Amino acid sequence: MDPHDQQQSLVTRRLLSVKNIILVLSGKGGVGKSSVTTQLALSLYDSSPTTRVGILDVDLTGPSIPRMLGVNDHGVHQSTSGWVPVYADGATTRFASMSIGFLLKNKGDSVVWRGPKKNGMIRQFLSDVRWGELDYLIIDTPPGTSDEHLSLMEHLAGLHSRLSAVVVTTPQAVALMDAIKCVSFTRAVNLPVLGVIENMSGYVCPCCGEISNVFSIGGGEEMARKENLRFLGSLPVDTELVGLLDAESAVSEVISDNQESFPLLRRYNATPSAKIFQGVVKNILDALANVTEPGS
Ligand SMILES: Nc1ncnc2c1ncn2[C@@H]1O[C@H](COP(=O)(O)OP(=O)(O)OP(=O)(O)O)[C@@H](O)[C@H]1O
Repeated sequence: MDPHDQQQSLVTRRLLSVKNIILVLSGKGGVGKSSVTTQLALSLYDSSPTTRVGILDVDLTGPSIPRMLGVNDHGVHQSTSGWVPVYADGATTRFASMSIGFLLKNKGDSVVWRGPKKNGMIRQFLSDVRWGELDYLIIDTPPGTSDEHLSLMEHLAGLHSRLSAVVVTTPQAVALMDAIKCVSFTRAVNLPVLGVIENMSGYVCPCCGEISNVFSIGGGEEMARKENLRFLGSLPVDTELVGLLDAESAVSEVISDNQESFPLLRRYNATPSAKIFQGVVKNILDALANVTEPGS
């Protein structure tokens, strides 16, 4: 076997116990990929007491998953059977995560790597992490379509039947244009798209909970219709969500709360976004049950 096939078969063997692999894509940066990844993982985890999820953060130059999960200060350790992921739900170990952020000694360090080094890191994330049995592995990707996306498609080629993607966009025209490019990438690499999520669509008033339309809305839905893709739902701008996923103080509060195994989940479920996201998850599960090849 040549080294390339050997590497691919290592990944396939490692991930055979993962039922679904979902890539989260966006054309533009900052549209909410990492927060959608986090919300998707939390909602799926919460969908049953036995569901096991993993998040793989392949946004190598801007990893935000450790911070969003409140495990920014954690590191990864090596066992004889591979890297042990960081379990954001503590002892329950049904919520695994892996990110380059866990490997950096100084969390503020920047990662400036060329394609081959990034490719090697992604291959290691896929073949050397002890993911174990997972119902869903959600992969947070960098914006656009870059080396990281090509590496993923190459290494995951042996698991094509378990692979799908969701596309996140904001309603603004520039983001939509880039989201269309991203859809065209999925067609080029034959990656089935479960649908489109429109993020930051309207604003939830922190006082009364009413949703108002500050910017334009509906662009993501329109784009999904034009591209013949399922529209998975709209997520409004939610200040409570930002408070939970972004704020340093909220994160340390989460870490110090030892009363529950997974306080982040309880806090997330108290945000307006959690209820709205349930509809998105329902649509994603429906789409997963009917995965079709792109463009069909
Ligand atoms: N629905 C939302 N309501 C409020 N804030 C949001 C929402 N979605 C995302 N954000 C905030 O917007 C910022 C960017 O989100 P996020 O990091 O998820 O985007 P991204 O697309 O992953 O960015 P990057 O391109 O840098 O990887 C974060 O501060 C996040 O908390």
